Amino acid sequence: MIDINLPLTDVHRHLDGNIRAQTILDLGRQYNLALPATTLETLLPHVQVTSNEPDLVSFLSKLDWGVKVLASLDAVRRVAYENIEDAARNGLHYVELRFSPRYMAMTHQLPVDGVVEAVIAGVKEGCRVFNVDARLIGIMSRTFGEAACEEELNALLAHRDGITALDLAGDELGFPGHLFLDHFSRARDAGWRITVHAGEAAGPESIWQAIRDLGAERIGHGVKAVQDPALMDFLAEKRIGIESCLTSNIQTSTVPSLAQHPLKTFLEHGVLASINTDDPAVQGIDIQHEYHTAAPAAGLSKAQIRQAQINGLEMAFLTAAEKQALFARVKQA
Ligand SMILES: O=c1[nH]cnc2c1ncn2[C@@H]1O[C@H](CO)[C@@H](O)[C@H]1O
Ligand SMILES: [Zn+2]
Repeated sequence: MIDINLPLTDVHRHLDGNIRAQTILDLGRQYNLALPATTLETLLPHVQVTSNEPDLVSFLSKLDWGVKVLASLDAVRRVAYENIEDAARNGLHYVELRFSPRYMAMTHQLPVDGVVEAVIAGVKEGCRVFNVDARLIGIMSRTFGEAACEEELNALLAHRDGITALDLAGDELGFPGHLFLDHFSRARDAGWRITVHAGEAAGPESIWQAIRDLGAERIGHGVKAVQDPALMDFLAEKRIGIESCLTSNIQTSTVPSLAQHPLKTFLEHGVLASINTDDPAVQGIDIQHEYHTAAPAAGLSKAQIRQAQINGLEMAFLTAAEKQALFARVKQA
């Protein structure tokens, strides 16, 4: 189902939602931290979704153990490096990894800008060793409010050249996009690209808001767009990228079943939608599963799956020349 002559991308993947369970155990031992279990088997239910969660916020609590073991900047660098190793193992040629530095820094009061620096260093080293192309997207975790997001943004801006884009993630219903106008204005001034989690927990108005007021060129999830025909037309016409994450949307109870997932409708409507993972370690899946199992279960034809793969490259936050180079590298291999 994956076209091996085309680059395989994942443009919606949380680095801090993709910390290996084994690494959580290792770091827990290394730093003498109390974990809820001492073996991989017994730890898994605490750090991985085992059955669908009732809503987004319950799902998000599953990410907490991953960041609670980040007791040093070395630990941060390790999980960043392992993210690239995992991307390579999963056959990805290009990944956009997003992370919330304040969320990662929180438990052990690490310096937030130090976390940004450590993530950049770990990813850079991983890319060199594993021959993967990556870009980093800074996340503001909206769940902690506007002031916390400002602190997070400042830390990201301190390393602006190592960051490609800004995102807003977390509790969409509790912290709507209009609270973050100033934050995104500063991000656009810094020359960053913009993507926003919208239309996942909230409705289509949240997607309109992200595009019109925050400057989003891409939308994370955007599942609720199907409720608004004018928005569907607008997305298709303006080539706004929709970063679909099939299994994630089931596990957060955003969509009741894969058969009812709107990705197929997006593609039929000419919307620039792609297949991505979200939080692979927490979800217990990876990109191969999303292409080979989830996408067919969502009713996508082979041609639609191939289109989604092409769309992933088109919506990537790369220049036209960088996309060409990626394409050429895969063709030669
Ligand atoms: O599916 C999702 N929807 C919204 N926010 C998410 C999702 N997955 C992770 N995060 C949020 O992203 C930050 C860590 O990168 C955290 O704020 C986490 O809650
Ligand atoms: Zn996400």
